[in-house]
Amino acid sequence: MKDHDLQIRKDKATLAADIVDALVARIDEALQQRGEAHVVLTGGSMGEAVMQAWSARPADDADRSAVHLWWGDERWVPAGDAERNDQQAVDAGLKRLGIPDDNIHRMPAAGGSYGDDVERAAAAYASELAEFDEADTNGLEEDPAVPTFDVLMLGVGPDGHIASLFPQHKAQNCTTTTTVAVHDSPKPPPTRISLTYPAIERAREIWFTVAGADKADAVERALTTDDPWNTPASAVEGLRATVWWLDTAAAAKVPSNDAS
Ligand SMILES: O=C1O[C@H](COP(=O)(O)O)[C@@H](O)[C@H](O)[C@H]1O
Repeated sequence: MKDHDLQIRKDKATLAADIVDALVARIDEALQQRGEAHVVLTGGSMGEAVMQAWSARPADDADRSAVHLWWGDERWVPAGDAERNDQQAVDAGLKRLGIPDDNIHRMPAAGGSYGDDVERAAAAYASELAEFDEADTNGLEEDPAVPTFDVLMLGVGPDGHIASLFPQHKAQNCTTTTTVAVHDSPKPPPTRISLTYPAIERAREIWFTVAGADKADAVERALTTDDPWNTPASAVEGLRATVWWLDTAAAAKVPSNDAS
C-alpha cells in the first residue's frame, strides 16, 4: 500500500464539496506565496461534480485574475460539443468562478484553428503550457516545459485510466513531449488530446478524485501496484503530495477506509 494521503467521504456530494474547500485553500496559498495559481481540471464524472460544487459557492470578492485553469485531457470533437470536457465544465458553472477567460486554457477543438490535425493541436497546447514555464521553480527540480501546477486533479476510469492515458495504449509511451494526440481510445470518442506522464508529474499536488463502486478495483490496483502499462493511475505522484479523494464506494477495497 502506497504512502499517499487518503481522504474518504461518505458520498459523492460531500466528497466534491470537501475537494472544493481544499482547492480554494490551495489556490489562496499559491497566490500568497507565488502570486499565481495553476490548477489542472479533470473531465468525466468527478470533473463535473467538482465544478458544480465550486460554482455553487457563495460569490466573494477575491481577486482571481492570477488563477489559471488547464485540462489534463480533452475529447477531440468540435467546440461546444456536449462530449467535450471544457463544455461539461461550462455547463457545470465554470463561468461563475470569476476567472478571466484568458486564464482558462482550453485544449483545441476539432474543426477549429487546426482543422482535423490533432497532432498539431496537441503540439499547440504544449506551446501554450511552455509559455507558463517558470525559470524559478522554488527549489523544485525543473524539467518539462509546463507551469508547476499547484493542484492537478485526475479522475480514474474503471479500467484505471487517467487523463486520456489508457491501459496498454501506446500514448503512454510518449515521454518526450508534454502533450500527446491519442488515437483509437478504447473509450469514446476515439481521438483525444492528453497531458503525458512527465507533464502530469510536474504538479506540487496530484489529487485523484474518484466516486462510485465501479472504480473500487482500479483504486485498489493503483494504490497497491506499480504497473502503469495496465493501470495508468498507479504511475504518477505529486512533487509534494499525492491525495486520493474517494467516496466510500470507490474506497471499498482500500484498507482503513473510514469515511468522515
Ligand atoms: O473520458 C474521460 O474519463 C475519465 C474518467 O471519467 P469518469 O466519468 O469515469 O469519472 C476522466 O478523468 C477524463 O478526463 C475523461 O476525458
